[in-house]
Amino acid sequence: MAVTNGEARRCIVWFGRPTGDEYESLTQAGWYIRIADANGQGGVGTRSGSIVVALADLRHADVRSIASMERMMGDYPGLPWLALISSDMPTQEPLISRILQTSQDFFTAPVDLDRLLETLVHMGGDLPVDEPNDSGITGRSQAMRIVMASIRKYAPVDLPVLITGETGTGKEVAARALHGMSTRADRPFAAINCGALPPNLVQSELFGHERGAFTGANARRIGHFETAAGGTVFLDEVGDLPTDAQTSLLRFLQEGTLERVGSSQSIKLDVRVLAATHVDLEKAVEQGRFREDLYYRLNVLRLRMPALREREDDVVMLAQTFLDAFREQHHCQARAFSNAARQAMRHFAWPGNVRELLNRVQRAAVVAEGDLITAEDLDLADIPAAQLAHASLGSTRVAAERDAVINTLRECRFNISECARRLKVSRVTIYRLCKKHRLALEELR
Ligand SMILES: Nc1ncnc2c1ncn2[C@@H]1O[C@H](COP(=O)(O)OP(=O)(O)OP(=O)(O)O)[C@@H](O)[C@H]1O
Repeated sequence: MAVTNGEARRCIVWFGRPTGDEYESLTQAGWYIRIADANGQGGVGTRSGSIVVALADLRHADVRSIASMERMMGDYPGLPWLALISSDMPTQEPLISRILQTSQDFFTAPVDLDRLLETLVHMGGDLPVDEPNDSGITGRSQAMRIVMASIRKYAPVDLPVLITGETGTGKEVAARALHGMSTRADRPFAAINCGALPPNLVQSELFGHERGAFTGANARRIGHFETAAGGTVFLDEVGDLPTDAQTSLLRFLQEGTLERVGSSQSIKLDVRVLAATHVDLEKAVEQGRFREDLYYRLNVLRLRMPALREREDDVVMLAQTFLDAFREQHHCQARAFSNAARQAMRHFAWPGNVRELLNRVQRAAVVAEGDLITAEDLDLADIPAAQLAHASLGSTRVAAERDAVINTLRECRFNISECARRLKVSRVTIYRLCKKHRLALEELR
């Protein structure tokens, strides 16, 4: 894709020509319109970091330029496309029908400008663009913007972060981003799944052992903490740590020292600890399975990874990212997703979250026979009602608002005035939001 400098960041690349009304409404709403010629040499040509929507305006186009637009859609499968047609166009005609199928939506002249603006907003264009995202985290939904804002704040601080969220939501991805955006980025990152370690070996795996410490310990072994010296240790499923390892971890967090199994010598170490759980750690504390003092040490900063059904706006972008990555490694005809596939992905509840999406896309890429992956290829053609995500845009906004209040309250240690200042609302609004979302301050602490 050609990259040019100096353009606005929300851009419609218009293959054709907008009417005066269309041009005025869209530019007033903050869109930069770049008129493009489907038969020209320029390609799509956008500034990197822009939000770009391509618009195939078929109203006055001849067959040659419609065919060029179709080719362009194939060349830029990751780009969201809209189509404009006139009311007398033969939409069953194969060329036009293919364009409509590949487009996320289409409009018949005279264009309903409110609906067009709303559609553009839904495609991600209403939101300000952040600085380029090199965190490895794909997503620009409101829910993920909140996550990214927290990651940017937490990364440079050397405190533990407790990352919560359902399975497959990207907790490890977030931990890697925290490490990658910290001053420790060029030091090691060690990810350990505490649930996968045999209980009798956890201490030795994490903190190492001396020769002869136990039967079979034939040589000294350095544990994950020491291997990650100067860097970050990510303890996934931290709730599965046996009691003795919990005690050693607490000591490390309090004193910055550890002892290898079979040694009484304290080793001082600089390692940042990130931890994740998909179970309710508070409940584990209540039930006496997890040390309360350790819970408070780990839970200094908290990051909640939203379920994929709460970030409906990210699903198609993630799917395209996974498909592009798959295409780099394997021969695969499919370049993008049919309209029905996009709809099905947006409406599915994704119980396995991003991991399930990744698996379905890879499988679909293997079985798909055409240029476009269909809902059938994704095995999402007939989704039972029970597996549909009920999160409408409205409920997603409500969830994002709730998250913003909870996170900010925690960040400013439940100081209502500070929270109000950071969210740029009054104190009364914070109390009203707590009431609206049934947030009992006492329980959040
Ligand atoms: N926002 C994202 N952008 C790109 N890839 C993602 C994103 N979130 C998750 N993934 C991918 O989804 C898969 C699952 O992510 P990850 O392992 O981080 O989830 P998790 O929450 O730690 O899962 P578990 O609870 O099972 O440990 C990985 O392949 C990861 O690369």
